[in-house]
Amino acid sequence: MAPPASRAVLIDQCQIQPQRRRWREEKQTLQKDLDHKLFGQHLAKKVILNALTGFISNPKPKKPLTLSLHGWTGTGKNFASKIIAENIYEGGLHSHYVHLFVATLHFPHASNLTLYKDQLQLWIRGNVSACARSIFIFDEMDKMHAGLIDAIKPFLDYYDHVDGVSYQKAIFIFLSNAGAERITDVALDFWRSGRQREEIKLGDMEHALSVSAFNNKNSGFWHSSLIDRNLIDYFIPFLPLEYKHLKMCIRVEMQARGYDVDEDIVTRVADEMTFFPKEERVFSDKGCKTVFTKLDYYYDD
Ligand SMILES: Nc1ncnc2c1ncn2[C@@H]1O[C@H](COP(=O)(O)OP(=O)(O)OP(=O)(O)O)[C@@H](O)[C@H]1O
Repeated sequence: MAPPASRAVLIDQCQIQPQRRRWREEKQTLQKDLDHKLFGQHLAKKVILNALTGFISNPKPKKPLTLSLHGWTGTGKNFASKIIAENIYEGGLHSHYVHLFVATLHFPHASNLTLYKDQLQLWIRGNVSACARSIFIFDEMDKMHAGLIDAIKPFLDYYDHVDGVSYQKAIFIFLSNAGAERITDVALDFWRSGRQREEIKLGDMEHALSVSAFNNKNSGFWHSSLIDRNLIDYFIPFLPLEYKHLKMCIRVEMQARGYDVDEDIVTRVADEMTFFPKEERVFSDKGCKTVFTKLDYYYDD
């Protein structure tokens, strides 16, 4: 991992506390982005918007904002964190102040745990020293060694300072498939009882989610002190996507490539995707993933 960029560059553009008016505008942009770009995730949209706007407009937060996004593959967890990053910093995920870690890429060998812990703590400390409102995104948390997750804990707790650095304005976003089964069970229950997915409330999910992530032996969160110390502010469920959402993803991709939307191709690509459970075939096995490569087949120019 490269060392944090020089102090002078980071401080100049770092958004310690955006002006109130500026943030009101940014809140509207964030809401518009979430409403127009993120499909089928009414709970995630609401929680992300309220959590972020509340946190950023608070001049004295007691602790960093910690969001844990859970759900099936291809449902928009990475996509949502990209939207968040783009609404806080120019350049989004490429900004100096946004740091993305992928467990299997950055921390692949359990035998190097001590080295990873030292590096990660140094990296977080260095970047927050340079910019208090740094954003750290951890993808594949369910594959992250529990010891490494606990190494992050001091930064997430209710401390004014840790070794002279305050982490209270930082934002930590954890992405994980842990709890996806539980989320799907709830979504399927609603579907089977003829209720709209938009009727699902956070209360139907959150406790079960934290418990299932905490108790899932395969999850990096398993018995992690992040959960039992209540250091995670929001567990945000991403619901499995349906056929209609895939079509929305395909249309967006067609437009992104400069093509007119051809509903015949939209239907053909969506029909190539596989769905579960076997009987009802309600939810996409891969979410919106792979629809883009399938589209290549129809546009071979
Ligand atoms: N809910 C959604 N609304 C709009 N586009 C979506 C949605 N979910 C996925 N996509 C599209 O599919 C791409 C891949 O999704 P993304 O990487 O966010 O999935 P994920 O939930 O992070 O999956 P994984 O758990 O496998 O990492 C996104 O970049 C986006 O283009």
